[in-house]
Amino acid sequence: MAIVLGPHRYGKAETRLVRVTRDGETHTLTDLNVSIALSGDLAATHLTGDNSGVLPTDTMKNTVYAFAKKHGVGEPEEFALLLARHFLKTQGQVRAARVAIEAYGWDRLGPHSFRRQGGWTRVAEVVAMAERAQVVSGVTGLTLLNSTASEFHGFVRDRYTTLPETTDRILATAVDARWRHLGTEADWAASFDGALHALTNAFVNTYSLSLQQTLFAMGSYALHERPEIAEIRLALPNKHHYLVDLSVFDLTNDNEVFIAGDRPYGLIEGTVTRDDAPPALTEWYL
Ligand SMILES: O=c1[nH]c(=O)c2[nH]c(=O)[nH]c2[nH]1
Repeated sequence: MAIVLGPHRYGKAETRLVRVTRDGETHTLTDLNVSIALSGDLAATHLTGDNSGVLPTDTMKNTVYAFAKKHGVGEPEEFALLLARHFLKTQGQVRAARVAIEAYGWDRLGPHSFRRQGGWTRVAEVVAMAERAQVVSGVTGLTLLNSTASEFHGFVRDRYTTLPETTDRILATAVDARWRHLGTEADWAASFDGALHALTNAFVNTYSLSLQQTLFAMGSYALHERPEIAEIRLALPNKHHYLVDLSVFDLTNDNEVFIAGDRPYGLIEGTVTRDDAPPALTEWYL
């Protein structure tokens, strides 16, 4: 029996970068959280402490800030591609460079004043390898609610089932989605906006018999609307809303007063793919 080192990677996680672009009096703001992970011929440092192939994670952080100054940031997918390709090209021992970015939105209040957007966060993840790169975009924390047009019935019942069937309920979720692009060239801003609108519109316009059905409708519509996307993964927590029993107060409750449940919650997860989509370059995760 031998004990061996399994898969490993390393890098600087969560480098927080705020880039102000000063276009005269009017400024623009980009607010990112950048995580870098390199893998390749890096076993020696684990096995013997030989650091000759180890680019310090501190250098990775510095590169993020230097590149933000030198090249600007642009769209998160662009910046992730720039960084990932840089580490791949300049570090011979690196075979895959992964750069994941969370982008926080700010609304303009004036030429140099902004208000942080409360809701969702845009995400981008690039893996660059010798032959090609893979771009995944996504959104997390996009909270949506339909106050009707949702039913749930016809499900399995066993001796522990107490859930009543319903033909009118609140359907709410906080969308966590990632989608894999077919290529590495796109109008990233338009692509993201289009995908976000498709997901949102599908949620709004689907008369839902289950959150599972809504998930497939959202994924399908995003693929239908965005030909540049190969595959989309969705994780949809079912943010349950429980009808309050007001009969003890001699009051009716015709789907008007709810307890917003916190936990536990149902979690519906699924992938929607084009059947002719080329395989992923490397595994990617929601
Ligand atoms: O849309 C739903 N899907 C389920 O699988 C489920 N399970 C449950 O208790 N409520 C719901 N709602």
